[in-house]
Amino acid sequence: MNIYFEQLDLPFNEIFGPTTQYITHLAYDSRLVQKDGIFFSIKGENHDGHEYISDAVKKGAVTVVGTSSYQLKQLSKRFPHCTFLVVDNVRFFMAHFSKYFYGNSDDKLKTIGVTGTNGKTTVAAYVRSLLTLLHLPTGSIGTTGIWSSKQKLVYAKSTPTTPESTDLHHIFHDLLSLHDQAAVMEVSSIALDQQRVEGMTFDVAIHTNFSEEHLEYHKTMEHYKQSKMRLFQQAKSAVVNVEDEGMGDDLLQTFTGRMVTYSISEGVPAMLQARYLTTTSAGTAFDLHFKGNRYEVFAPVYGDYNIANVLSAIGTALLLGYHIENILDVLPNLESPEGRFQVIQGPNNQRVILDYAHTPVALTRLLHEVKKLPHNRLILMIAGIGIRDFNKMPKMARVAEGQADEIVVTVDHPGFHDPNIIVDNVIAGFSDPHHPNIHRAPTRREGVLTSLSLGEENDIILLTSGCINGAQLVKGEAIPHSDEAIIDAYYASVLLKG
Ligand SMILES: CC(=O)N[C@H]1[C@@H](OP(=O)(O)OP(=O)(O)OC[C@H]2O[C@@H](n3ccc(=O)[nH]c3=O)[C@H](O)[C@@H]2O)O[C@H](CO)[C@@H](O)[C@@H]1O[C@H](C)C(=O)N[C@@H](C)C(=O)N[C@H](CCC(=O)O)C(=O)O
Ligand SMILES: Nc1ncnc2c1ncn2[C@@H]1O[C@H](COP(=O)(O)OP(=O)(O)OP(=O)(O)O)[C@@H](O)[C@H]1O
Repeated sequence: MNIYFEQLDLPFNEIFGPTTQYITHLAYDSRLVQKDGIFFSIKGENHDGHEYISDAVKKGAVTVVGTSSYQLKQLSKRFPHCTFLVVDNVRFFMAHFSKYFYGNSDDKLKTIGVTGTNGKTTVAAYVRSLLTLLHLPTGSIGTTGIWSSKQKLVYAKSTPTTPESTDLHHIFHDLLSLHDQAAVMEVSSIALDQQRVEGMTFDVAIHTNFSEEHLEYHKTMEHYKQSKMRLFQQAKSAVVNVEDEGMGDDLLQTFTGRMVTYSISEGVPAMLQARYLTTTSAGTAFDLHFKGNRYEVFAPVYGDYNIANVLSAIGTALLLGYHIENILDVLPNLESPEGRFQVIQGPNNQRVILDYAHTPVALTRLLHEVKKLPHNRLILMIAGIGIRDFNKMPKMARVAEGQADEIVVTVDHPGFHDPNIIVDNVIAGFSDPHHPNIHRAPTRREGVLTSLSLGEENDIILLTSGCINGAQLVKGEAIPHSDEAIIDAYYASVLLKG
């Protein structure tokens, strides 16, 4: 694409070298630059991208964006074929340039941003599913990857959750080419702080909740909160959880656009209010109060917090102009994200539940919800995650103790650690580590198989912790792993024998 820098509607302070360039791709990492690229030199935690400008140009960058006037001027003498742009803020410029380069694709889609400490992945999946069911094909972007309305797409991941702006606008462009009409994305506080979504205007911004997290990055809760609040300064309308003490009030007081509020507690009035939540073996039934009417609703999801997540998806559809009756008609077909209270039906009325819960708090909440489901015995698998905090391991056992009929202790992502030491660390948290109902499994594969083999008629087998991204990290290598594939193969062999 030919770029005429002086005609760009984007502010820069100085330009050295040619004022026109033919640019084929965007990069913020010199190692990923190819012929005819533009390189954005960002100052990071460990490096300053300015150090890599020469590398980037040698690899084919024809335009470089940076902040150091002196350095860029000197480099322009060395590389006269290359354009050097001096700007105040590279990330800001990068986001706006990416949007322009990919034809402002985000403006041609309905865009929905989800922020909150918990529930972003789940809400994004519900919104994608609900809007697609309402005939608005919707893609999604977040921790579980990039999805069009039809399938998972393959991209090299630049970040765990919210992609860098160069990648983000590329994805929007691809979603449009695939005929999607909307995109829902998880917007992390870090992404907001790093201006990855700068320049976007979201049709709807969703808030789930706000509690302590990511202090290693934000340092203070106030900085964390203010980062999240930025999403709403870039949104036309908002869906707000009024039950959330962390940030609900701040939004009610400051947001001036159209707003839908939601709550699942009787004492907290909201525009969308769920009452009398009842867990059944197929999902959750509840009464929905909206605009003075009461609707009897069923959603194929489990856990009270997931009904709050469903309400936020309903609120989004309402703000996009859909009628409540049409929304509720399709709700029984709502799809859940992989690995978040994902239920797999086995033979003999056994059910396997996969859930990402990997903190003591999440495990406690999950056990509380799972136990509401009708079942005979509960078989629980917990894991120590080798690449995370070792202090958390015994705490998982403390939370699990006495909560299940059988407990299998296994390992997720051992990294460079001995898996047996990880298992020992978890088991140390039990007051009775030698209890006959505690089983050891030094790999996640063995953990899943042991748990399945303990299952009998009407049992629930709850497999927790996160084997995310389809792999186990072992000694620096990503070894492919899929709980679902192991479960499918196991039950297939059981059926064959039976
Ligand atoms: C902690 C953090 O904010 N990291 C981000 C940061 O990296 P950094 O500060 O370490 O970068 P750096 O190594 O100092 O390098 C500075 C610049 O020089 C470049 N460089 C570096 C070396 C080289 O040879 N050539 C080169 O060009 C780097 O690409 C970078 O642009 O800048 C990079 C891009 O410039 C980001 O991709 C990177 O995100 C990493 C991948 C990351 O893991 N971020 C996490 C913390 C994150 O964003 N998480 C959130 C929330 C997750 C959740 O849901 O909980 C997310 O949205 O994913
Ligand atoms: N609305 C909610 N309120 C409180 N907890 C929730 C809510 N939704 C989900 N959770 C809990 O948080 C866990 C993670 O959910 P989810 O992956 O959707 O959140 P997330 O914000 O995307 O987190 P991550 O970025 O770590 O994936 C779930 O397993 C569940 O235990």
